[in-house]
Amino acid sequence: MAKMYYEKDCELSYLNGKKIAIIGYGSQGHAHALNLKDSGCDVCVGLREGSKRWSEAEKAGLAVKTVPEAAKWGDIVMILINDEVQADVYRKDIAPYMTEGKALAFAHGFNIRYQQIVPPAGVDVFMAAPKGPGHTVRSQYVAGKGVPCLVAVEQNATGNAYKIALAYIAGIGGARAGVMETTFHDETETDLFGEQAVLCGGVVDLMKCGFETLVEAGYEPENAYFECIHEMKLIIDLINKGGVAAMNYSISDTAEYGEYVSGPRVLPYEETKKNMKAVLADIQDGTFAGKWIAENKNGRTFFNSKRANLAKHPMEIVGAELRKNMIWGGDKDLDSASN
Ligand SMILES: NC(=O)C1=CN([C@@H]2O[C@H](COP(=O)(O)OP(=O)(O)OC[C@H]3O[C@@H](n4cnc5c(N)ncnc54)[C@H](OP(=O)(O)O)[C@@H]3O)[C@@H](O)[C@H]2O)C=CC1
Ligand SMILES: CC(=O)[C@](C)(O)C(=O)O
Ligand SMILES: [Mg+2]
Ligand SMILES: [Mg+2]
Repeated sequence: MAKMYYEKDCELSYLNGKKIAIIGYGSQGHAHALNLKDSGCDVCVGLREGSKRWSEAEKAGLAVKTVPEAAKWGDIVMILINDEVQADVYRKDIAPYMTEGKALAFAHGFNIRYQQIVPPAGVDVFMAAPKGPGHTVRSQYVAGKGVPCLVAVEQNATGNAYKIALAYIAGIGGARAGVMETTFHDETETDLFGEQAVLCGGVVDLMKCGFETLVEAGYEPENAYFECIHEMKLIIDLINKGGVAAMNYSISDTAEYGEYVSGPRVLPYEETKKNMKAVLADIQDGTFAGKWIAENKNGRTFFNSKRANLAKHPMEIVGAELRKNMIWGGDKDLDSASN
């Protein structure tokens, strides 16, 4: 069984007197910075000069510095910028300030696991990895809940790295939901696998395929959107609350029967598992990481063309239109730091 921690196992006091620099103010950055501030911690945000998020962070009541200033100021330096730029920014703007006794922190292990960043021996290196999107890390915290987190320590130079990491996770609300102890190695591989095979890659292709099947058969795109995309979250919320049993309790027996007879038809189990194992193997042997690093060196042509094509897909266009008219305003509050 994995070792789990909850609020009672975390002592927020390990952050007393510690200055926490949050580098980046995107999905995770805004959530960590605001949650820690609301938990009473001494926080500042590090951004590049000219960043459009500078005034947004200040408006939310946070002190903002340039990345090197923040790295110099912080006792704990949490890197929440894109994985693919972390190594360059670290070398130039952060490494010079990682003096003995400080802590370097991550929300995902990519750069440590694939040796893009090699921290000096005298610093603690820990991970506080929420198992959920940053905007949800913030909204759950505000609602008095939290997103489960993984904790890992790569270097325990001070001897207190676990205590500090657990305090940090309590500060962002993760210990309200549960913290699982792991390693940078395992977090990186499971996180990449989950997002590629199931959460993002798998789910988006499943919804897109369902949407296209209905539209190609002549049904209205609005109907296909409600059925295959909007309702996905409503169904998943039930599983999130009470497992598949809660979903099956709430759906009709007709739906449950369909689940058993048609699920295996659309997702041929053994073949899909074989494909998933191949995806996992590419993550484990560094093939995926190498491709992603190369894609960034080569101007992201594949990535950008995929993103542009998706934006033109009818499921995105009809969805945006429908969400606009939903009474809670659909997309408009997604990027607000007050989420
Ligand atoms: N997205 C998520 O929910 C999750 C992410 N993670 C991990 O968290 C980390 C952050 O990801 P995420 O929150 O998605 O990132 P985002 O893309 O949402 O935010 C990136 C931030 O980094 C800044 N940034 C980008 N490039 C530079 C640069 N060259 N110099 C300085 N600042 C830069 C951006 O600044 P600017 O505002 O100037 O553009 C922005 O504030 C990653 O390690 C990711 O794997 C882990 C769990 C979930
Ligand atoms: C939101 C999250 O957990 C992901 C999918 O792993 C990520 O954004 O990298
Ligand atoms: Mg993840
Ligand atoms: Mg991830």
